[in-house]
Amino acid sequence: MLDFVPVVSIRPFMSPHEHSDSDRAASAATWDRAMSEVGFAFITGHGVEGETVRKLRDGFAAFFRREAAHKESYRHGPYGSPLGGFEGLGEQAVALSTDGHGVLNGDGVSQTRAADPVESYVCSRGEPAEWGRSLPAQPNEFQAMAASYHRQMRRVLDGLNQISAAALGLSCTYFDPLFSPSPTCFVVAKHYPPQRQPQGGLRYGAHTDYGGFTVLKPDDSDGSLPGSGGLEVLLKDGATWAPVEDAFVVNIGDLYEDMTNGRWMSTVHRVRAPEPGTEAASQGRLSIAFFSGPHDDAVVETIPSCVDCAAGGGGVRLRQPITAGEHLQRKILATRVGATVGA
Ligand SMILES: O=C(O)CCC(=O)C(=O)O
Ligand SMILES: [Fe+2]
Repeated sequence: MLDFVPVVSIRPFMSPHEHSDSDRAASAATWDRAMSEVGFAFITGHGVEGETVRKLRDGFAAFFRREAAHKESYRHGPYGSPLGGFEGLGEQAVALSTDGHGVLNGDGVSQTRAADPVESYVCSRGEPAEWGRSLPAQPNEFQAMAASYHRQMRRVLDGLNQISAAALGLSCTYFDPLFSPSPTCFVVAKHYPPQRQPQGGLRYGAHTDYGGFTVLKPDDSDGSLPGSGGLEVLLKDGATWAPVEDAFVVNIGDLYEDMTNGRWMSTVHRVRAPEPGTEAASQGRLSIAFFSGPHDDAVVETIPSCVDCAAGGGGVRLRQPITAGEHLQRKILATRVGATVGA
């Protein structure tokens, strides 16, 4: 069993003309192992411009520094609505979304299910070209950069679907119908304010992601200072939490675990809070996630060749077919603080 988050180059799929079939086979084999044994990987060769990431981060940081009234003016309705928008502190408890995906053992189960100390901004779903028309515009602080970032992430998503198809022995267009006419994709920034009170514990509860691939840019400070906390991944032994440092990190969500009948893992992860009194505790933390998944009406069902795989359900289909939109709404609703869970 791998006991760390592996690094995979997706370059042979992003720049196919510069690479041979054997380069692609080697990358796909590493990807298969990463997704089967950890459910997380660092990716290189993704082609995303460092400058875009830096400017987007600065823009989101500026937005979260603004006064409450400015942030509130970008609240566009309930969390999870296609319009996206701002969500304030104390409104979600992500650990409430756990539903049998991933494994939760050890200290994972003893976590409180209290609200996470996080505020967030969800960029509107849909193509950036629509953001200013049918959907409310994003705040000026990051509007242009978010659109550019979204377009670059869409390319990365194509590369991830291709490496995945190769890893599973499927045709390179296998996933296309699920993502056509357009995938469900959105950029989300999460801001964890400085911890003024001695607090410790978690900044974001243990959970699995809901849909397809998440491409995450954690905070630069994750794991860099003693006691600084940050993103942690629960390994297959169900007891060890491996830290994830600054990089693009990709993980699969529940729908890919279901499609592969458990061959690939939708892995439990959380954000550990810094140790009380440390320098890290006096600083905020900002992460940027690109969540992707099949379009809302796509029916997600087990890939036929995965039904019999020994690493998964071993001949039994573990999940019933479900539309991607219904699954996503069910998970999002479960996280609402004060809402009736399972209603
Ligand atoms: O803030 C982070 O680094 C991770 C957040 C996360 O896991 C999520 O948004 O699903
Ligand atoms: Fe997550």
